[in-house]
Amino acid sequence: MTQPLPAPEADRPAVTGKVPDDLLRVSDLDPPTLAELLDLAADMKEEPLGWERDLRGGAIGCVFEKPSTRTRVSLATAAHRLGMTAIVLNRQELQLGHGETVADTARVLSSYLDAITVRTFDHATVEQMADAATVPVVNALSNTHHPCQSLADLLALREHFGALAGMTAAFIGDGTSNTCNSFLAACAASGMHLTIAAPPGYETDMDILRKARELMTHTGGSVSLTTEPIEAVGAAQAVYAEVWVPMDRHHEREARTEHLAAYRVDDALLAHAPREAVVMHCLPAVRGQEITSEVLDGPRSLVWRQAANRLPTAQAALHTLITTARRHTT
Ligand SMILES: NC(=O)NCCC[C@H](N)C(=O)O
Repeated sequence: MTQPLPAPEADRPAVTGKVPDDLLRVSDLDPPTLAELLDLAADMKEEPLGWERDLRGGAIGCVFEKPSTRTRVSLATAAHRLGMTAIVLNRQELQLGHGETVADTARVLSSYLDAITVRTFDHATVEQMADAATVPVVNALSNTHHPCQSLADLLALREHFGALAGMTAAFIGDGTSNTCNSFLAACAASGMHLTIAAPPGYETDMDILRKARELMTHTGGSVSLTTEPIEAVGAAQAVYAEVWVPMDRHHEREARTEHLAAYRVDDALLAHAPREAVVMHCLPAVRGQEITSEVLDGPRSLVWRQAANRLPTAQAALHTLITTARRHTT
């Protein structure tokens, strides 16, 4: 039996808000545009195919200086579903790894590609890439920001709870992490109330906090800080566990494991959370360290949905950024 053809994009919803040139951090999206992007991602999740008319024949580059499972595969699959190809470029395979500047690389890649996605260490590298590129640059994770993850997190929360505004969440552990910084910005844009429980030395950057608080005065959200995980989860509808050792900090493994030992999300901690609380994690998880297997695989886990939502949110972000950029250049 032949399947009915999906509706052409002209009849489909699109993001009409203020679309940024690049997606380097969550705050590049103003709150209404972020909400529209989530709407589009929800549509793409329900009907993933039939969006390739505008971008068929295009290509994205995935410049990856760190390992990646979810981000690389979701971006590449999203590109494929939009009729594009994805070229994965590891640092050592590029002249970038042998002395060519980030700016020169960006300039040249822009003449072949419709978007450049970058996973790197210093956030300044993503900024340099975006400054020199003439196509959209998407931050596929830097040491300070992970916007692609936050889009998937918000979609998962919205699907589960229905609405984001007024929701309460707790982030447990490393308050300096890229995931924490971006989740904070996502909560700020969505009018959510976040408590970050981090040990001394792992506190969220004051400037990132200040910007989130500023936005929260408009969206109605709030952020508070504590060193006590039990206090943080007390009213939390979502409890976010974070890796103790990020992928570029293996040399700090021993110290981090010691400092963050009291920041494990397990059944004992969740006994202090509301009955409805769900558990989040960006993955990869170290089972038995920052989260137990019982929790990760248990009925409160939203983790697999977060991971699955990387695909439709990547699809929505790429489609929106690239089609907007093309409109601006024609
Ligand atoms: N979902 C992901 O993209 N996970 C990558 C690991 C994130 C973690 N915060 C890290 O930087 O190592």
